[in-house]
Amino acid sequence: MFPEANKGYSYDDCKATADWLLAQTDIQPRVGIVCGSGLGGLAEMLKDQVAFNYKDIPNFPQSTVHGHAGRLVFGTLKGRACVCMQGRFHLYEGYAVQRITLPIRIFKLLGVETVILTNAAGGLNEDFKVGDIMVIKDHINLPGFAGNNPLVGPNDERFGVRFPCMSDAYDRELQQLGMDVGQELGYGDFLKEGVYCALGGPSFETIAECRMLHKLGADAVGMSTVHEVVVARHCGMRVFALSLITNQVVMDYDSEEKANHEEVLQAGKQRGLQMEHLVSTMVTRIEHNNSYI
Ligand SMILES: O=P(O)(O)O[C@H]1O[C@H](CO)[C@@H](O)[C@H]1O
Ligand code: HPA
Repeated sequence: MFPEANKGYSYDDCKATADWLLAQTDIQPRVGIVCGSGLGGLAEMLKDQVAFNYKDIPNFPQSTVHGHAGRLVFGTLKGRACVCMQGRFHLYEGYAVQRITLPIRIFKLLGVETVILTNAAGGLNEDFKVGDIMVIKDHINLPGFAGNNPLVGPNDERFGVRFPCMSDAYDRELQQLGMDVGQELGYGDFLKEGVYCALGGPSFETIAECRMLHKLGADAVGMSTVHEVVVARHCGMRVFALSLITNQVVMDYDSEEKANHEEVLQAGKQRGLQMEHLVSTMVTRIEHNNSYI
């Protein structure tokens, strides 16, 4: 079905990679973090780091996108054991969707219970500004509509059921915690909630596409995250996700604005520290509240 380099991975393949990693670190992470474009600074906050380049990890794809370092970092964040993907994989890099989500299954086999994802996204909601942080409350998986869902193929019940529910994809308690922590940190002016829509990329959206996505109920648009969320939920991990609004999408034919990746990375530099602070504080709160972990 897929060329060999793009095949989906079996339970045993995932287990072999997880065991390979566990043999080289004493850190047993309960929280797994995926860093979006230009948002990899979070990995640098981890203490007692044990880091692996993706190219050295059996079965791992390679990062090919600027702003995605390509390292898996184990460590502790305010005393809590974490594993952090400093860079993710995207459909447009040419990998099969089953392959770009492999690290999420490896998170599961490492013992991760909660997955925190960040991404850079274009703002569709007129009330959003560049620099806003959006707590994701739901998603629209457009590649999934076209059959490009990471769970396509034989289902291994050791990961999860054939037909997983997605109406509770984003954990409501964690969303509330995220909003509360954001308010406490003084981020109220730029903290939003909304629906994230993923497209395949790598071309940015046309004006007509942006207008359509907005009408469909999406608040932000990007090219990632939803595949990872589907796989995380399939295998029973809880999910919390944040979008950094790095640009306003173009919805007007008179506009001279043009979306570009440099602008996306630049916005990450400007708001990166606050994103890192929000995520690290969340991690601490998850630890302190047994109802969350
Ligand atoms: O979703 P992340 O990985 O943050 O990256 C976002 O930024 C890139 C476009 O600038 C796209 O890959 C889009 O998905
Ligand atoms: N569209 C799609 N992906 C993105 C955008 C965008 O406007 N900004 C950052 N990632």
